[in-house]
Amino acid sequence: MLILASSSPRRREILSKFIEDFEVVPSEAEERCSLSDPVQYAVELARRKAKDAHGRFGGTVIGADTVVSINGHILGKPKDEEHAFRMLKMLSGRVHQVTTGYCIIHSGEEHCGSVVTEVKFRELDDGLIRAYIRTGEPMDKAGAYGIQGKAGLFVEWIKGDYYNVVGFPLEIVWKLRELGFKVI
Ligand SMILES: Cc1cn([C@H]2C[C@H](O)[C@@H](COP(=O)(O)OP(=O)(O)OP(=O)(O)O)O2)c(=O)[nH]c1=O
Repeated sequence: MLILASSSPRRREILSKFIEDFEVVPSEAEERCSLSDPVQYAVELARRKAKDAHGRFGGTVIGADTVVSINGHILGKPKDEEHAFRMLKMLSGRVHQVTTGYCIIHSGEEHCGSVVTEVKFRELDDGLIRAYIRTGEPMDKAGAYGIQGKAGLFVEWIKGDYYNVVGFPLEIVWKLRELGFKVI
């Protein structure tokens, strides 16, 4: 049995485009981590999520974690609206990285990796940032935005896998295929 260890509806939706049969379980792993490198941080959290679910249910388990970073500085999920405002101000007019770490535990082995997508935001004025925050969209998302929603408007360009920004790089699907799962 294939298990997605995630409470993110976006991850479930992306995986379901490619794989028919899987279960979803919310991960109970600790989400705080002292690593400061975005790749190491995202992979470590993905590994914890996968291990936690694997310990409880067995099977083949996928864990993933997405972080937004700018100049090597990690922006997690906003704690409140002011925090979201500061993050979006920081991203305005600049290029940032979205990194998703993933870990697949299969037949007792860990297959971990990470994917980075670069995103350039247009200049955002304070009124637009405030209006966006009022939609509630930023609050459960790394970097305080969702590219799949209204923040799609903020993007000048993107380099790399779009699905990675939403939280589920398609490299995971290719890895699953290598491990023998039927995709498409
Ligand atoms: C940048 C960005 C992030 N996100 C989301 C993806 C992730 O769900 C979230 C980052 O938080 P994560 O901790 O990676 O994931 P999660 O807590 O939502 O789910 P779980 O740990 O149970 O798997 O931000 C978007 O949906 N769109 C975006 O454009």
